[in-house]
Amino acid sequence: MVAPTVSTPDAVVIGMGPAGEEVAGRLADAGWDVVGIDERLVGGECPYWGCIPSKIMVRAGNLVGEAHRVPGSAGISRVQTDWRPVVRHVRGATDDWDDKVAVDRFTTRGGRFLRGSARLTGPNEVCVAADDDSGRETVLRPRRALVLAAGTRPAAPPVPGLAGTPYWTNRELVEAERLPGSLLVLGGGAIGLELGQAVQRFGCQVTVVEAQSRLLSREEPEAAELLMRVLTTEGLEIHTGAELVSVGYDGERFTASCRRGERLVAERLLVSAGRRADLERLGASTLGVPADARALPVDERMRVLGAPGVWAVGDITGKGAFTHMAMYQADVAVRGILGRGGRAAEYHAVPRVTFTDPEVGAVGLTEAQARTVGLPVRTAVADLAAGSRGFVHGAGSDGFVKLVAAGGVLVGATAAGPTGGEVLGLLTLAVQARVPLEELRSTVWAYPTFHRAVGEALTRI
Ligand SMILES: Cc1cc2nc3c(=O)[nH]c(=O)nc-3n(C[C@H](O)[C@H](O)[C@H](O)COP(=O)(O)OP(=O)(O)OC[C@H]3O[C@@H](n4cnc5c(N)ncnc54)[C@H](O)[C@@H]3O)c2cc1C
Ligand SMILES: NC(=O)c1ccc[n+]([C@@H]2O[C@H](COP(=O)([O-])OP(=O)(O)OC[C@H]3O[C@@H](n4cnc5c(N)ncnc54)[C@H](O)[C@@H]3O)[C@@H](O)[C@H]2O)c1
Repeated sequence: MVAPTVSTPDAVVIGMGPAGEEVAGRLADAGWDVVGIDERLVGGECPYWGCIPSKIMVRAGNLVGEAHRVPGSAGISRVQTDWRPVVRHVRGATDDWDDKVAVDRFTTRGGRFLRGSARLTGPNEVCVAADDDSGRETVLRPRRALVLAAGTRPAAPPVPGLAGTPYWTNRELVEAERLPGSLLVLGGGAIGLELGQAVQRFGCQVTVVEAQSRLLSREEPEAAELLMRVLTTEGLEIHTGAELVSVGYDGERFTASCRRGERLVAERLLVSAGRRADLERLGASTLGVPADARALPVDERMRVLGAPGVWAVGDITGKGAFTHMAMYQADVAVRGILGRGGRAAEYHAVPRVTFTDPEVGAVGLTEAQARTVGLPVRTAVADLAAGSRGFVHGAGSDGFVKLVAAGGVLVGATAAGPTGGEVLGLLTLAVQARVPLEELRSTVWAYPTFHRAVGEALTRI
């Protein structure tokens, strides 16, 4: 057995996704001796299997969707789809899943990179197993900061039979060179709907199975109704409130049975049923984190509760699994670690965008969430298609703006539509800065824009 190498850098960062890479790079910029560790690729889920490749697919699907809107508005169109340019774009964007550029970006800032699987072996000790068969181990005892940014991985629900099948997660779908003829999507959340709609537009027959009574169950019910209508019109088969009781694979086809009796068959199965932090594998119990915790408990400065000298950032904190939250938290942590002060983390205006067509952008509380916390809620909805811009736009203008107000300010809002994610920008600012409703009502909204629906909704709230 080879004796482990022992090192005592200033800081150790476990996980080099958007959150960890930002923290490690900025501490290195500050002249610290930083070791960044990742068992996969520097950059994490977002650039290689998440945001970027999925949005490349969504963009390609949107081009196809838009081309189908030409008849009736601008003549005739004939679209012959081809998935190969999409595959090429994804491979180019990910450098064929090679992170050399990202590793160099970090090391040229002065950081040290270690590829391997890290595990906490004490309150301030990390053991890293090399990613080869050498059995080599490195023990790191950071002198000033330990940062946990190990993200999440796809969760497979405990459906009988599922574990034994060659199902796909977002990773296999993103890496696939060819689309299957049919795809069963388990989970009608962000991943399932974005990717499901994109591949359906390329001729893959998609069936979505969602356990909750509606799609995007954490967002407003109006968003679920809108997507249900648009996606089924595009040909997706959607089963909500569906409980799977078994999944099988015969070497060619997946078969899924629902308790209600539906029997669904497809060439491939995508599991997009949420993600989980693997705290046990990380050894989080050495920090006193309960075995059944789903996320690392942190304070408003991203310090892990009860673990002095340890910070956590990104998806692993359970505060919103989005790249923009990972970057936001990384900034709070870096300022704290370097003693630079500034504002602590706050979560009253977390924005999120589901990049379906129409996009569903939302910020802050939904109406149901606001009522649950006892706020005296007022709401208003304005339809996009009924407005001047919707009339001009014609096909593809489905959407709405919903405002949730309490105490004279907006506490939440949803902007769904062709540019829902962009309209969300002004709503995010209004919720973040607690702009008085009176101020918002006296704002002049440019004509004819989709965002004028915000002004219209404000007249009714
Ligand atoms: C299909 C898909 C689409 C998405 N689209 C969007 C989007 O449009 N917008 C958006 O904001 N967000 C999107 N997300 C979410 C976004 O990817 C994540 O929120 C973001 O990557 C989280 O960053 P992170 O640094 O916390 O974790 P990750 O990106 O998961 O990085 C964690 C890193 O830690 C490493 N690691 C884990 N455990 C260990 C260990 N024990 N030892 C060593 N290394 C370890 C992993 O290999 C990984 O590289 C999407 C996600 C998916 C899956
Ligand atoms: N545009 C974006 O920002 C974006 C895009 C993709 C992913 N993400 C992030 O990644 C996370 C993971 O995405 P996701 O879509 O896997 O998770 P999700 O939590 O958004 O949706 C998962 C869905 O699967 C359903 N589900 C769970 N178990 C099920 C079962 N046994 N049968 C049927 N349905 C079941 C859930 O009810 C839920 O609706 C998201 O929460 C989000 O934070 C963000």
